[in-house]
Amino acid sequence: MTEIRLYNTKTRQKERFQPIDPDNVRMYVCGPTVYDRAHLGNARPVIVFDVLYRLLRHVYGPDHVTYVRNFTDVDDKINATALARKEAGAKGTLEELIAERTEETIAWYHADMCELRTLRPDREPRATQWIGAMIAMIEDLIAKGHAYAAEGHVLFSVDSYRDYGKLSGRSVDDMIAGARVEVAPYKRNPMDFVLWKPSSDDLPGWDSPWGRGRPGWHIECSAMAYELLGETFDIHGGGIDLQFPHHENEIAQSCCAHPEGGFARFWLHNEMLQVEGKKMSKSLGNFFTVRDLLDQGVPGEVIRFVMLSTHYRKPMDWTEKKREEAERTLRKWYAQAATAIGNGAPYQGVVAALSDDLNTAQAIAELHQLSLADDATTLRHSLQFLGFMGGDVPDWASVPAADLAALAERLASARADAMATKDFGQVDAMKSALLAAGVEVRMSKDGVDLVPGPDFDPAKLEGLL
Ligand SMILES: Nc1ncnc2c1ncn2[C@@H]1O[C@H](COP(=O)(O)OP(=O)(O)OP(=O)(O)O)[C@@H](O)[C@H]1O
Ligand SMILES: [Zn+2]
Repeated sequence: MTEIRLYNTKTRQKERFQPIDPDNVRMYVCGPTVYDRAHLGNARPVIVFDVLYRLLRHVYGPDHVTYVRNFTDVDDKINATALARKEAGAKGTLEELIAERTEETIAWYHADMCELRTLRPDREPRATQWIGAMIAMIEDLIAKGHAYAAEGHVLFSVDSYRDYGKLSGRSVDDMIAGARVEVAPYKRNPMDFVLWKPSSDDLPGWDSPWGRGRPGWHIECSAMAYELLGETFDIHGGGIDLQFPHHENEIAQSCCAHPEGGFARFWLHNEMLQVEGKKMSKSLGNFFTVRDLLDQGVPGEVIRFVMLSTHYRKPMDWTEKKREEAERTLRKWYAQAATAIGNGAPYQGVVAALSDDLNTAQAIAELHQLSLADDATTLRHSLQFLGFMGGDVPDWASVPAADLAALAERLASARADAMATKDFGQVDAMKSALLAAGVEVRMSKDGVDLVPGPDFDPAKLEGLL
């Protein structure tokens, strides 16, 4: 069996991955807060963990992996967006407007992520559907002395958990010094964080032992991961921006509620997609959405390819140059892979590259080698393994067959003329232009055949048409 090695943020080293139960490998990834279109940065973890999901399915079997990614649909940002709509005159109660907003955003999210050729996780729990589980977990934490109720709030007591800060390698004192913690009179320690907070009448709320209120963000993931994956599971993922405080808090809650479990064994974090050295983020306003790019005509597969060309633990930028390069490479590979015949398997070198802490850049280097070796069948299966080229060659990358046929006819007639005039200048010029575009020219008595080769670049044909 393929040995997978993954960098575990918890131990700060690459470790051999051995699932708790190879019949059910379990992974949880923090999903989006659904109040707006996903920006390109949000797409990075989706693509990264999609590659890991595909690798796990390849190694352990598609029916032996459970991938859970949540939707955070309880959040003050969602409430604020709905409130703004209401103030702008939208019809309906605030609750209806909130539901409308989240439904719409989830549908956009699915459509956009599908364009990036990412698989839907096995379960996509919505926080609003698991409130009961969150309340039960909070009650349990209070009973075990890890949380306390105060003024309608419930807070997690960080002093009650010795390992608090271990994931991010910080002490509680460092955190207080470095973080913008919300100081509140009812907190025993300024780092104590909210498990439950009261809701005013105009905000969404649920009845609880502490009055009408709503859960804090961190408890959502702990409760849903427990309900769907159990007290211990294999992998927990998300962006590195979530390592502290979100993941630190998830660990504290889950390990205190279920000390025998130990929560996630491997913690994987993707680095940030940046814009001029800064994290792409909604709050900084330096973002563009996946949909913006798709609307500009950038194929989802090209976005996927650009993302995979940088290792997930390195920061990266989106550039026009990377887009062009990705598009050119994929066109070439698709033309080549389209000629594949029969069944095959992904190239072992590609599987090995991914098994080495998802070395997608190396996997792409391996694909270049397959392309050079003109191994169309292995190239096709390796591309599919990486999530490219689901079925036929997509329109944007397909060879314009009609164009090639027209060129073949023109070349044939130019050749007929040249036979009479003995001036082969135009024929030679056309042939060299075709060769430069990566098209193989086969001339015989019966006619002219133009065959796109591995370096075929349709853009270079434009001058000829
Ligand atoms: N620039 C980025 N690069 C890579 N991953 C990111 C980036 N920004 C957010 N993420 C990841 O996207 C996922 C969804 O996060 P979430 O919906 O909370 O984003 P957000 O907080 O609304 O975005 P923002 O940080 O722009 O406000 C998380 O796993 C998060 O780590
Ligand atoms: Zn989470």
